[in-house]
Amino acid sequence: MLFHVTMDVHVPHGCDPVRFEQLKAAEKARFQQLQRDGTWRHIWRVVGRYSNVSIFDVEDNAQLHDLLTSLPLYPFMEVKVTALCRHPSSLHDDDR
Ligand SMILES: O=C(O)CC1=CCC(=O)O1
Repeated sequence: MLFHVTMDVHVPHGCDPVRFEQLKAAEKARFQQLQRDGTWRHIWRVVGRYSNVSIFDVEDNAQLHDLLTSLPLYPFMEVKVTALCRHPSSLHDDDR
């Protein structure tokens, strides 16, 4: 199942910058592992914002929920999820 996910990252005032850099490094490592697995299919930066738009390919809603809530930066994220299905006119056979 494919999902479009928007993640807006909100860094709280007074957050320890060293701790936050550690969380960012942990987030990057987790992201790159999920990208290698094919679970986190795509990511784009939203221009001008500390925000990304991503496409996830997971078994079900519960897997996406567990994945998102286990991300190191999750406590600082506002997450919006949109379920996707294949468009009947699509020429691509990997968009399901
Ligand atoms: O930088 C972000 O938008 C948050 C994030 C998601 C994956 C990653 O490496 O950083």
